[in-house]
Amino acid sequence: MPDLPPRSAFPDTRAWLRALPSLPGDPAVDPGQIPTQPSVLFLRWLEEAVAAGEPNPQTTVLSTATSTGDVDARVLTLKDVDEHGWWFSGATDSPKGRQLAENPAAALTFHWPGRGRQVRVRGRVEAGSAEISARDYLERSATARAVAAASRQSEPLTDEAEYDRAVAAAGARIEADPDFVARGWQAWCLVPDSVEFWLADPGRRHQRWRYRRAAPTGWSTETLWP
Ligand SMILES: Cc1cc2nc3c(=O)[nH]c(=O)nc-3n(C[C@H](O)[C@H](O)[C@H](O)COP(=O)(O)O)c2cc1C
Repeated sequence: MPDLPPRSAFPDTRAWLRALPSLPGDPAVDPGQIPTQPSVLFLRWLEEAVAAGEPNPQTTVLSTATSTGDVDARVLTLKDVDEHGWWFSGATDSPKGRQLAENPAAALTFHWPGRGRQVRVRGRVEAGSAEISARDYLERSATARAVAAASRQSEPLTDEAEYDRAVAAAGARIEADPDFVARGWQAWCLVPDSVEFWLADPGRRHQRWRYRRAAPTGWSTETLWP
């Protein structure tokens, strides 16, 4: 945004935020032409986001909740999309891992701002097999594997040197045994019961469609008020 004056040129943060450009848009889409499977449209939009040069188009926000309804959300990396659903991974003993264990209801939110597009995937999360989780872990870089093996993720870090020692020890272990898989590394699959696509219109006549699971293998679609 090279032409926008700095925040200090505005009377307050509210005025600056309102001045920021928002919502580019794509040509309208004929809802009659959308694919019958939401994963097909999702992958098409993801490919278009990649082609448009969106930064980190494979990142998403995972929203979770505890069994008592306290909500949480964080950015994650999408690992796969297949006939089961949308895959991501992390540590079972992290807050997200504990929340998913006690309440598998979750949502993924993708935002590709350059195209003015959002996708919301809602459903229940299932833990992937040990084989799938190991494959996911082993596909990570050696450094990422060492950090994942050493980390007590989201616990307070009181001693930076302890972190460095733990990562170094995990790195040495991985070097000695390249097939080592960290205990507690988990691939999860969000099995959707609804997938919503949102497309910006500069004139604010945004388009929204929601797929809802209609039968074990089928989907119904509906247009939503923007
Ligand atoms: C771009 C980006 C990608 C990330 N990818 C992952 C990921 O794939 N898995 C993961 O566990 N954390 C990932 N993180 C870190 C999470 O946002 C979060 O800090 C961490 O998982 C701890 O979350 P929790 O305390 O809710 O469990 C990513 C963060 C960013 C900004």
